[in-house]
Amino acid sequence: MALLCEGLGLRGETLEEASCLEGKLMVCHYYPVCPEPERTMGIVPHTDPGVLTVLAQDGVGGLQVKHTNEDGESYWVDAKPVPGALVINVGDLLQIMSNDKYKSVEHRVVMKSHEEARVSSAIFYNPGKRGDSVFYGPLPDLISSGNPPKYRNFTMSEFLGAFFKRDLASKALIEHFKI
Ligand SMILES: O=C(O)CCC(=O)C(=O)O
Ligand SMILES: [Fe+2]
Repeated sequence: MALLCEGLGLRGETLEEASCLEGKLMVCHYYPVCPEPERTMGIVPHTDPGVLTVLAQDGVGGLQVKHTNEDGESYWVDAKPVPGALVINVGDLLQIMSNDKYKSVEHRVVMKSHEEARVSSAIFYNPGKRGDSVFYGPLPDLISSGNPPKYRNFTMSEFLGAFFKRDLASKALIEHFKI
């Protein structure tokens, strides 16, 4: 988190002070063996809604990240399992708070094996302060006349309400708060 703040030119504590390490949610996924893996999808393309995701995957593989090159062409890249390594995903909230300096990463899970089930576990980091008077949006220290806010401010209950209403596969969540 401190490195991410420094990358924005901010004090290392900024995201922690915004309670971004306080709202943790752990989710475990089990992808059963599939006789025809090429005909199905483990998880459809999506971006994670929160600030940051820390993901541990087993050795089966299947996680893919969308990469867009300089010509605007997009393709899926395997996030190959590396023993002992964790995958860190930037989520929609961090994209909003960084005013688009960091981009939430689109990813999906395809089925790679018809012999082995796959297991992964993710910890989603979200702001812990959820009161109706606590607003989130682009971090004020980043905003200037040369870098106006690209998103409006919102409470976490508004953000989570929008998340649970939308289709997982779309980028509609971030668009919903765009100015
Ligand atoms: O199982 C995985 O590797 C990815 C899971 C995922 O994208 C998620 O939980 O949001
Ligand atoms: Fe995800």
